[in-house]
Amino acid sequence: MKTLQDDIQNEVGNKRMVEEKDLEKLSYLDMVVHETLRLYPVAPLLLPRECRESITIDGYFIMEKTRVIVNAWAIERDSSVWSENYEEFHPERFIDMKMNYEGHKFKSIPFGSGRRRCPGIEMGLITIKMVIAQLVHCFNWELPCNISPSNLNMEEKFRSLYSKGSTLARNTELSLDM
Ligand code: HEM
Repeated sequence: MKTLQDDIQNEVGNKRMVEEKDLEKLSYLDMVVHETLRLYPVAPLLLPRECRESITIDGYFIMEKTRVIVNAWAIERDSSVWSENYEEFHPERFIDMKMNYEGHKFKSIPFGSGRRRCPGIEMGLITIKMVIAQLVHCFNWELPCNISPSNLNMEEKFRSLYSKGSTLARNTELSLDM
């Protein structure tokens, strides 16, 4: 959080709030958002597809009309791509990685890919960045009762594909391992 606060402080100072025009200069904020979406994709299984024709990909035969579900959550935690520390929140891994979510880079696909990928990418990114930037610019955050970050349980809650819109949530029943 300190690195992000310093980044914002350097660009924006403390005489005004963060504005949308500042976002393009906040490179560490970019990395924080990429890393957050990598570890906690909002829609971990994207939206289901139906295969239009029978096809063999990588030795796997997929029959026409098969329902195909892409596990973006697993792709974004693949140790052969993200190294052995793939479970750690480490925004710096994006330092030399030019990310865009236009659907050609398959390492991290929090907005999906192809014709049916999310049409709200820009709006989604700007909204998340503005919220995070303002929260850390205006406040210092800490866990209550001297709880250390390593004791915060970040386990996710499984929600069925069709019940709650297939979005990822934190398991708040287990929020603190005390
Ligand atoms: C951080 C914010 C957001 C994330 C992570 C996100 C993620 C996604 C994902 C993963 C999909 C499925 C793509 C696929 O299966 O390939 C999707 C679809 C969609 N999203 Fe978003 N989204 C976000 C914000 C928005 C916003 C702000 C809007 C509209 C203003 C929006 C509108 C849609 C629509 C309409 C679809 C369905 C597209 C289709 O089926 O053709 N999303 N989104």
